[in-house]
Amino acid sequence: MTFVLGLTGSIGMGKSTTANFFRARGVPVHDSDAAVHELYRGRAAPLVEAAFPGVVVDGVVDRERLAARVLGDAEALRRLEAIVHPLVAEEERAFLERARRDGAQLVIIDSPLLLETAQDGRCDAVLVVSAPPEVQRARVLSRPGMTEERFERIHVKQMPDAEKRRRAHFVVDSSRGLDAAERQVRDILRALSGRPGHRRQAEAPA
Ligand SMILES: CC(C)(COP(=O)(O)OP(=O)(O)OC[C@H]1O[C@@H](n2cnc3c(N)ncnc32)[C@H](O)[C@@H]1O)[C@@H](O)C(=O)NCCC(=O)NCCS
Ligand SMILES: Nc1ncnc2c1ncn2[C@@H]1O[C@H](COP(=O)(O)OP(=O)(O)OP(=O)(O)O)[C@@H](O)[C@H]1O
Repeated sequence: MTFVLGLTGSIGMGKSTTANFFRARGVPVHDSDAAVHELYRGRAAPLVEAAFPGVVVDGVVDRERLAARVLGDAEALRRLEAIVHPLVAEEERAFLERARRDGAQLVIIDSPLLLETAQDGRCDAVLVVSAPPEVQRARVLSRPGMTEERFERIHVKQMPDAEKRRRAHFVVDSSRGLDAAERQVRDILRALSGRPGHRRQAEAPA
């Protein structure tokens, strides 16, 4: 049986970094943000262009142009999500089928909207990556092209971090450095070892 661990966290909390610690230990990871980026270079491009004319350049969705059209416009973002989320869900299903066929003991679904879109119903346990708000803000604002306004527009679309942590079986605090986060990942793997396939049996580490 394959144990499916959902990994989530709000913007800039350290999902990708934490997912990489699992990857480095041989755990297969499905990364929803990366899947979206790949889809924008391929089969999603004509669909997104039809809904938001002018956002595709040389056959590829220009994420800056698209962000300008959907962030801050709730109806537009909903339309975009209605195009993109079913395609991501398809890729995720194919990933899980492959993992089960290959006999993987543990896999990670890394998705920023795991709880917002009730994907956690398809997971055996949920890991939330978290950091204090000032750390999150500083990390996100240090990204090229990011502004306070853009950060706020994304932030308000996400479930509050405290609520995410409340729903988690495991929490990784990414504000204590890379070594500390790697140790937390090791502890989670230890807690899960011997339990693959047992739904909802993971416990938060002490
Ligand atoms: C708005 C877009 C164009 C901005 O692109 P950009 O390259 O700047 O960001 P990227 O895709 O890498 O996402 C970064 C982070 O933004 C946040 N975010 C992205 N989409 C959403 C959303 N629909 N709702 C809330 N937060 C979101 C997440 O924390 C994510 O980790 C892009 O995020 C997008 O197309 N979003 C809609 C698709 C979606 O819902 N993706 C989320 C995972 S399926
Ligand atoms: N444990 C950690 N210790 C120190 N810095 C970290 C840690 N985890 C993440 N970071 C830093 O925080 C920033 C955001 O991390 P990361 O890209 O992993 O977040 P994310 O949640 O995947 O972001 P997004 O929501 O945009 O997809 C990066 O600069 C990364 O180096």
